[in-house]
Amino acid sequence: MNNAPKEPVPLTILTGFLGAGKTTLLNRILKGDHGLKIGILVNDFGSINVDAELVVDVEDGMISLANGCVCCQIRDDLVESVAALIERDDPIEYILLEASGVADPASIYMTFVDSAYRDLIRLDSVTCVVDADQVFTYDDPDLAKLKLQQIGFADLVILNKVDLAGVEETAKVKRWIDGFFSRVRIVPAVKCNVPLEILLSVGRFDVSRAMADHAHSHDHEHHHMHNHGSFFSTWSYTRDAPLQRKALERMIKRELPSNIYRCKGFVYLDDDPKSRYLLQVVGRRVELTKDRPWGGEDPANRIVAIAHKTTLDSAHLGELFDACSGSSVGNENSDAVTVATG
Ligand SMILES: Nc1nc2c(ncn2[C@@H]2O[C@H](COP(=O)(O)OP(=O)(O)OP(=O)(O)O)[C@@H](O)[C@H]2O)c(=O)[nH]1
Repeated sequence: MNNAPKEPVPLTILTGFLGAGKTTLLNRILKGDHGLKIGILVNDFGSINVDAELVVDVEDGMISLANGCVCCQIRDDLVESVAALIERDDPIEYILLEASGVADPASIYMTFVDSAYRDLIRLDSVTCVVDADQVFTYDDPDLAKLKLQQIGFADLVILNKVDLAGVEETAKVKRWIDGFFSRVRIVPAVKCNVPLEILLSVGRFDVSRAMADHAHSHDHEHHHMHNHGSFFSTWSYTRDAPLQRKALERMIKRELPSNIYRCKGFVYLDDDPKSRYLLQVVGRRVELTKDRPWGGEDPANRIVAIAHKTTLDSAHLGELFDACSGSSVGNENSDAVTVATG
């Protein structure tokens, strides 16, 4: 800790359920006119860190944490990564942490309180992105509880995707949040388009309020997800045979199991082999968009999916994607990981 700065480095945690728009928000902040040297930590629950590759214009100062959640499974990695950022020769002035979509921000906060770095980091704010379109898609009390924990610990809620949700659904989600946490500020948005001034260096985080509201989210739900790491499973697929666009689109629309909370990754399509495509599935919404040329990278499909551990059928998922390549090869390149912690 030789070069530790005297003043604690402010940290903003971006939280919110899978696919809510955290990477979208992170990119918006990074593109903004903040004038700060920002260090970035990006955490993907799956084994392929898709988000890290989607973060814009970062030459250095970004650390990618994949294959586990920073709030529980890879807490030590989180502490080491923060240490690496604040001990750089060219110290950063601000840290943005994009937590995984299954993270409980209270546990992230506790990691810093417990660690040797608690005097070197100042939690500036916790911003929670809520998907106004999909918050009620899964009628599962455990998921509702996790979403409430994320919202309850936040000091700002971005009620995102109001373009998809529409006025009535957005109002319904707002009433739902208000019903639990009347003090949290809620800002409706499309693509997380909110003023930068309410996001960085706001000094809004109030630990006693956050802890009280976080505890309140426990009071209102009877089902408790004591350990979310044993609740979710991830599946990953890496394959260098191109997929047929039409077959992929049809499969995603009609056959991808509806219990997949999130599926995303890079796709290699037969009809445009020079371009990398980005697949984004959030609940029932699907996007397949041209990302960029493969350039020097070897074209390949790299896809992850997250579902409840009891419903994720890895063999079936492998078969579904393999079938889109027009070959009947098995799924030896796909694997499922059920993450169980402590
Ligand atoms: N229509 C619409 N799409 C949005 C909006 N915000 C984000 N998206 C899309 O939603 C998908 C998920 O957005 P991300 O920013 O990757 O979400 P995330 O929270 O980082 O996802 P995970 O890290 O996997 O939990 C992407 O396809 C985005 O383009 C919005 O306001 N409106």
